[in-house]
Amino acid sequence: SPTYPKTRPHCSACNNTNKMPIQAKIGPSILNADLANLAAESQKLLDNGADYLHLDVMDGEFVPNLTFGHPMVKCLRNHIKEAFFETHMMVQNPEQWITPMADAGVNLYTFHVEPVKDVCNVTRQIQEAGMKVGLAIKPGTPVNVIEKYIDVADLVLVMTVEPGFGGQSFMGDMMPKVEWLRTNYPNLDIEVDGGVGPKTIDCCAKAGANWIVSGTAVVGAADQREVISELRNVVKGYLN
Ligand SMILES: O=C(CO)[C@H](O)[C@H](O)COP(=O)(O)O
Ligand SMILES: [Fe+2]
Repeated sequence: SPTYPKTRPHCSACNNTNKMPIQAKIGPSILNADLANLAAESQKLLDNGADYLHLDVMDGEFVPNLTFGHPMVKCLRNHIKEAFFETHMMVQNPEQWITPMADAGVNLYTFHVEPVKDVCNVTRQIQEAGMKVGLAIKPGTPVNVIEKYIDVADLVLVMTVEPGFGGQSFMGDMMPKVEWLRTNYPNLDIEVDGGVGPKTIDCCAKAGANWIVSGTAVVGAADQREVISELRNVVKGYLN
């Protein structure tokens, strides 16, 4: 298996050479959970070992589905004070929701670059609002589209299904994108999302993904703790 450097390279922005090594993080997607019972479902996932919550925001325009927006995220934050919240912004105009999502207590704002004209302008606004930046690409988007922005990103999300719906089949042919990113950016946080679970985790981890979104496979599991722990252990196995 490939070995990855344990420390991040010299960071010119903060002059800090002692950054944390990359870690395995498991973030359940609550898309297919009981959304009418979101706080309890989320708390259960956290109690079962989730490292963060992956909140799928859809606007019915960028994707043919609707979920929820910042009012819901803000209510969830009132119930869950400590957890790390990522919003996966499947929206046509990600710039529009930066301030309300920051106000709702979001930690990581991951947006799709496909509809955005000035990606750097959006990343700058996210950082100024106090959130970390995630850059997401759909299955049809080549990885080189985001290459020039990686230095300003905290994480890159490689979609392994067509965004819009939970419960779809994992697209293994996205793994070359993950491998390319890991080879060229040994310390980058690389996230995969869509159809990831115990059956597909090895492929993702081997390619170099270290942030793992898993919806159906975790939420629907008889033993959530066991599945989360299994996913994390597989990723850890490739990091060490
Ligand atoms: O962004 C998404 C869909 O657009 C979801 O995060 C993703 O589909 C997770 O659900 P599952 O693990 O069931 O595929
Ligand atoms: Fe997602």
